Amino acid sequence: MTSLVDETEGYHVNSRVIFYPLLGLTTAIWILYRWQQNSHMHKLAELIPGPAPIPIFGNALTLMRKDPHELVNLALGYAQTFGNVVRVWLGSKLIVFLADADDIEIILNSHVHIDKATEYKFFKPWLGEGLLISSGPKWRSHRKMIAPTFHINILKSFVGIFNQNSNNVVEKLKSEVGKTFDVHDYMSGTTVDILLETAMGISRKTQDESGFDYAMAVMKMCDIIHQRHYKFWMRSEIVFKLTSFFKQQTKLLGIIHGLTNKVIKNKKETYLENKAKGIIPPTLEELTHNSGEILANNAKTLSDTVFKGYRDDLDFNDENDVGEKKRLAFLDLMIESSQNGTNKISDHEIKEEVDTIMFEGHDTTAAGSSFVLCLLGIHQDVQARVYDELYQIFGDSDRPATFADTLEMKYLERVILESLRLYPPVPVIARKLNRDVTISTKNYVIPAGTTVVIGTFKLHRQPKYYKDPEVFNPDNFLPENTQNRHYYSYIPFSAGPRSCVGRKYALLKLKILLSTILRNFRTISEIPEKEFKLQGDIILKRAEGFQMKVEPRKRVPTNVAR
Ligand code: HEM
Repeated sequence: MTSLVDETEGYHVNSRVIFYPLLGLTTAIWILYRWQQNSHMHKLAELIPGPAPIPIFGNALTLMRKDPHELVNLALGYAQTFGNVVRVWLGSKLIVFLADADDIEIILNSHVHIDKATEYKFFKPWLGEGLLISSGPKWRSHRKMIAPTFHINILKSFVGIFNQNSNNVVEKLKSEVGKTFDVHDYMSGTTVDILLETAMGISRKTQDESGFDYAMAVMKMCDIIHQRHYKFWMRSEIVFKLTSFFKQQTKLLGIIHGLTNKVIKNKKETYLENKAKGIIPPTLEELTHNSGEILANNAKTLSDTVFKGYRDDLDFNDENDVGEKKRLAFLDLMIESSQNGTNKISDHEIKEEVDTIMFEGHDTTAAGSSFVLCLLGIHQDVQARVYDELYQIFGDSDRPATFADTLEMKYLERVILESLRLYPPVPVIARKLNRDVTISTKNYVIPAGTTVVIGTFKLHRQPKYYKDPEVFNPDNFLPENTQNRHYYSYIPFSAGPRSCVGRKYALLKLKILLSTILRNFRTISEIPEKEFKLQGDIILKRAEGFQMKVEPRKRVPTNVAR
């Protein structure tokens, strides 16, 4: 009997130990939930359509279980069900997806909503406060300084580098003839080589092992950051630091920053030595503002017209073209302008900007060029037209492309623009709102504190803007088809004040790289577009890799060859 009473008392004590903390926790969760429900953000968010959230977690549990490919399908499914404005809760974090050009214009065209979303913080250990993630006065002053380094005159001086590296990749591709291979590996490698040379002035001839290690480290760092975006548990700094990825990241950043610091130090020393000898390189001003032969109006490219609607700071003074001048890498230009007092920028900040250009210029163009080559491998009729245009320009010669040639590659340009429409390398752009914003769709008010995600991929496939939007059709970019289209319905390079500073660089490089490959090979792709497994990363890729084949091209027009 006694033992029975004792046991019951023990039971009561135990249940109290569990009951009260549980009651406390439940009450705290309930209060938090009620507080959330009554908050300004919640009240406004409730008016926006989206999947039903569950208390505390919101929709996080649904998203957590998805791999990058499933995330693409989930996001597209939400758009199908809820429309062009979709609200999702990740715990207490509100995310609003936009896919209508009028709404997107309100965000991107603004000089107020320019702050990047917190998701960009994973780049911080690598890129610091570089252009991609900085905000406020720092971003403004650096943007003002860096945009002119992408002036058309500077880009023209890179044509030789683009040609040389394109020929290198053609040589390498010869070993793949007849095999199925992932072309992205090649596009990635050549893109890093080109960037090393144009951003830092390190050529294959001058680069030692450190150049190769750097290239590998850049590629691996991109991979780690991608993983942190879709593996939710790796988003927490504490958890991330416990993983082997963190150790790997520390090592990779040692390599990347080690090289950037070394190059900046050497370049600065050389600059000062030369200055002491009276050798002063041309200033950015001289390179970009001397008037000489005027670039004729008909020498404007198609993309100059396509992107004119959201005029940014990349369109200045292109008429004052002085032809190919002494070549200076972006880094030289930054050192020069910091030393001659034109711009106040420290060595550390220069390093951040060079690292940023290396990152932004790498995966985007590698993915973009890989999509073009695969699409042409599927659409042989389009590839034949591209080749015939190239044959008209080059005949059967092996000569390198000039800047003037690139202006003649009008059909290739349409193909590139169309590929970027269907498969935009940056499939989403995210901003953090610092104040409430009323958008055009149903006058919804998106509350301050929301992360706005602009779905470029979805926007580019809206029947409202494109006839047969899912069909690959370069004629979507014929002048008569672009002139009445909403400017913000095509934003592969984003738009407005925070648009891609490397847009002209990317298009020029893509034209030279792709034309060189296509003059030498016919690409063949056996996987149709509807079987592409798209991967929802920061950069859009194919989960199965960019599988294709190449065969040597007969240097005759295709209408003769067939
Ligand atoms: C096909 C190639 C490219 C595409 C599709 C692309 C796309 C974009 C997009 C969408 C943004 C805005 C990102 C955001 O707001 O989150 C951006 C920003 C940027 N891009 Fe690109 N990019 C490409 C190539 C390049 C290249 C080659 C460079 C440099 C060599 C570059 C440098 C930058 C920089 C520095 C920014 C940040 C600009 C700022 O915030 O002021 N990009 N790019």
